[in-house]
Amino acid sequence: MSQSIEQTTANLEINNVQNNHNQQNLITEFVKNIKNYSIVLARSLPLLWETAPKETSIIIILVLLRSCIPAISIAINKQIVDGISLALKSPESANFRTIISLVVFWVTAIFIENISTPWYNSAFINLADKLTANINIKLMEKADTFIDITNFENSKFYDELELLQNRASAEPLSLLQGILEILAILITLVSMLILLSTTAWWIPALILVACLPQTYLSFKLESEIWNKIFYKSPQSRRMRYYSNVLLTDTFVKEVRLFDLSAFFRQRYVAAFEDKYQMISQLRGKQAFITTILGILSASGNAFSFCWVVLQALAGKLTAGSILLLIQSLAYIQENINRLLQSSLILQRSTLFMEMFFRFMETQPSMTVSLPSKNVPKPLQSGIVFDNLEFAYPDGRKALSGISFTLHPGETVALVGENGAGKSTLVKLLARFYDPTSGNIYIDGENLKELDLKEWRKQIAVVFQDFCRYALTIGENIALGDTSAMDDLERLKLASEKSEIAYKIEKLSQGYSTPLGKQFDGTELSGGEWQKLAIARAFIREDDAQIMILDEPTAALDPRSEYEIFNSFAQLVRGKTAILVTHRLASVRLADRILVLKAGKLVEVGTHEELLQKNGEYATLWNMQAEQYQMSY
Ligand SMILES: Nc1ncnc2c1ncn2[C@@H]1O[C@H](COP(=O)(O)OP(=O)(O)OP(=O)(O)O)[C@@H](O)[C@H]1O
Repeated sequence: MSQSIEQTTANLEINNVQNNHNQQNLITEFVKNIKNYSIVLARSLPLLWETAPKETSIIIILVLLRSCIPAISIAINKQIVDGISLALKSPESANFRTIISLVVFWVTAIFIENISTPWYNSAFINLADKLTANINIKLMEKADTFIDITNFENSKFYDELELLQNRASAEPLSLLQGILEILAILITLVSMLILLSTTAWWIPALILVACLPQTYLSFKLESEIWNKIFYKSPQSRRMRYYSNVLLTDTFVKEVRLFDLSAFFRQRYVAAFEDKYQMISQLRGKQAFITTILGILSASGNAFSFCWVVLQALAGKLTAGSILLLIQSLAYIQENINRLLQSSLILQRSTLFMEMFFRFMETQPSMTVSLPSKNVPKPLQSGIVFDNLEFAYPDGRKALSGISFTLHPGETVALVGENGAGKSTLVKLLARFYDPTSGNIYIDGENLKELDLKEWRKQIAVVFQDFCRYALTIGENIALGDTSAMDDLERLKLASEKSEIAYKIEKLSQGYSTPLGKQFDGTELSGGEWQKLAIARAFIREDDAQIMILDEPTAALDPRSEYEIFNSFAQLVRGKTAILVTHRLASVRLADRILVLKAGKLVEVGTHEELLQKNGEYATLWNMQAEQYQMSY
């Protein structure tokens, strides 16, 4: 028995320690959260100022002015009512001049409030629009500092970026709304406090303190809902993906052909239901806690109201003071409710801004060693791939033990089966990634130490997954070298080399023809788009020392392919070139052929040498020869 008492005492002590610990945790968390939000807000305000100083000044002045109006008009009301009471009791001692001046003041206050409203709204909307644009510009500028593409392949990073971009038009507006509302409410509450300081200063203080737990806990729960469920849950990401499949043109053909709409809608609904279950639990918890704490907050108000009535019954208050107290109580209660609403709005947008500032501080995974070295031009000894190993950020190994030298002026063809690592090698040469081990040397200089922007100017690449810009034909070509944007001669030359000039000349708007469905432009065939992408690479031939075509002819007909390769052969004369292709008939124009297999370099030689060797290349060649009944 004594043992169980000891045990109970010990348990009680443990419980006490735990309770103290929990309370400490709650307080630490509260302080931490408040600190966090204050930091985010302190960083957001200069952003407003930087975005639009004129609108910000107008808004701040008007908020300050308008928020004092309730307290001023209540004070005037009190004076008017007391003045009128006195005039009714003893007309001889009435001061009608003061009453008239007060009425004029009151009317002026109402006029100020009404006249300022349209100006306030217009400044608010202008500021919100400018803020949205500024945040988007900052996101684009920041994204440009990620010189590699690793971050864009990291789902967490990409997801946050997408969310920032999607919410950039809504959240800054809420941030502004939240900040201004809370500023206005606090000014109103403080002015009420000042107003009541002679009669009952403790009323606003009591009501404010009574509502703080409710505000804080709603705030905290909303943060949980927002953070865990709206933004970051896998269900939300899946929902976005499923709706994208059905609502964007990327998937439109297969969705119709395979009748996939119901399938993706079901997936969407399942993800939503999963998410909704979690949200409704949290919302229920939020409603319960808010109700309990709402009772506390309302009790503060009820107590104050009873006090006013008792004081009035005891004859301790003038008619004006009763009016002042009752009006103040109504205002305070209304503002406290608004405070709760606004703090929720502000809390969401603060989380958005927190995410935005975190994104702005993200360090690129690849850096350029400074001071960077000049890119050797023209190439003397060539490009050395020294024992390259590469695994993608997800751990998938794509290349191993790759060593070879690309001599200046040499054209090499990279061949190999799907997934052999050909495009990966091109990506490493463009320094979209750094090798996991091993190095690439350009005339003896490590690629990592070269000026990366300059290096990329030296390379003209047509990627397998080239881009189709919703711009004009001329702009689509000139993106390869923006200095050629208005140079029709250069545009024509590049399009002749890529076998697209004949098509452009047939169009009534020629090089000014807008392309792409987004802005009602003309649509081209897959092969024509590909030729434009090739023209884009060809237009930078004057500057680029290295030409790379990564599977450039997949969508081309045999005649175009033959002509483009002829053009390529002429174009790359004297330049260093890499040609990645599955069409082995084309690789014969290369000086050397490199055969990749499962990430390894398995054969190197000329077409004839490799056929004689009768290895991997010969197998691939014979398979294609059989298929196309080629004779050689
Ligand atoms: N972004 C990526 N993240 C992870 N793995 C990747 C990525 N890109 C390619 N891989 C993997 O790396 C390997 C090599 O791919 P790569 O695109 O270099 O092959 P390839 O020889 O160009 O193929 P293809 O002839 O089909 O274009 C493949 O196994 C592929 O799955």
